[in-house]
Amino acid sequence: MDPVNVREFEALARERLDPVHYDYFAGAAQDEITVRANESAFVRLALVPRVLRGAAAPALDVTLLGADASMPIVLSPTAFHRLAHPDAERATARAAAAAGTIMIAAMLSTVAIEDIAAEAGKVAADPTLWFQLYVQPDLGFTEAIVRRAEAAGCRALVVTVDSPALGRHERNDRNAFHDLPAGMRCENLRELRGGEPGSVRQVVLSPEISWRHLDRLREITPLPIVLKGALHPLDARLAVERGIDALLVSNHGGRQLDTMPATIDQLPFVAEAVEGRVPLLLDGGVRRGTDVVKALALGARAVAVGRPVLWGLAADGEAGVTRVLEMLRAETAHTLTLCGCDGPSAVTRDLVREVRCCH
Ligand SMILES: Cc1cc2nc3c(=O)[nH]c(=O)nc-3n(C[C@H](O)[C@H](O)[C@H](O)COP(=O)(O)O)c2cc1C
Ligand SMILES: O=C(O)C(=O)c1ccccc1
Repeated sequence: MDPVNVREFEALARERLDPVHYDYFAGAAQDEITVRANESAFVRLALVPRVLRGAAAPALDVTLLGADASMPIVLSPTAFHRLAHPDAERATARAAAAAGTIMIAAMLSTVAIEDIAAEAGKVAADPTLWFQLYVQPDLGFTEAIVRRAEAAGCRALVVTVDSPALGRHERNDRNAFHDLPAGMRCENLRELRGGEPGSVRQVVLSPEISWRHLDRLREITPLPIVLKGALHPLDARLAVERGIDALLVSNHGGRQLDTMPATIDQLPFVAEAVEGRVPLLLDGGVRRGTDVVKALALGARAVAVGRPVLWGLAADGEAGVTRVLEMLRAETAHTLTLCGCDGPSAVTRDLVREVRCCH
């Protein structure tokens, strides 16, 4: 049976995936408290709609760092799409470009960034790709990969800062899953020195990465910089002071520090700290159009989705990703209509209220 919502896509993906790879995608750090919190926090927020506003049918498009997106939903960077489907990031890139939205391509992709960009270019005249970076202590490599992303046409750098060490995933430990299967590589890592070219083991997640590295990035590239994974309001403020262009409020889908707050619970604190000076995006647990509208109400310009895209990809390649994106688009439009809003910018803080109940 065809899935009718994102959760049913997860069930289908689970049937189709090697259980070890399903665990890699679904899993999170330690007790997996944060990954569960991301979804359950949305349940504790109620939407309080306005009525009789005579609103026009909603238009969903938004502008993000100068790029137009057809809806306030973009694709979070996720590693290793080839584990989900042989078409891998090529399929994801086509689906995102055809949907008119932004794909944040992961540095740890199993298709090279140049090939991802070429694929997106086949289905849209002007697709928007952003490139996610783990700053490497090998600054020569970091600069080289930034140049590759620029040359491939990426329009922003999304620098992930929640990973001074790799999160401990007990599912992966139990399954002894610590590397890509033979024949799959991280195609962007070919130039990284040390170890086998393209092996994920070459990637260094280092606690020594600091604001100085961000300053250096600022010097070497004209691309806008999005900070992904700063949750503390003091860091959000520092980011604005340092000239960061946008924040992606994220706890890495619960895969790094377990017991971080749900992103939707933390968003108001980050929004208060940045005072509207930079746009905010949010990811973590977005599974419904109602979740999208709640995030907009609490201060996000747009949301990003990680696992839902992987479920679509695993279930049915490009067509599956397309279905997932279109479901979320339709649900968001429907939710806006039911809230009396004619678009994302009409969503105000007062439409959301915290409730005690648990459904
Ligand atoms: C399988 C998987 C791989 C991921 N790989 C990366 C990555 O390489 N870089 C990164 O910044 N975030 C990565 N993330 C985190 C996502 O960008 C995103 O923050 C998270 O998945 C959002 O939560 P959601 O899955 O509930 O939508 C990954 C997440 C998953 C599930
Ligand atoms: O799985 C992840 O979430 C991720 O970001 C990652 C980080 C290092 C190696 C492989 C994946």
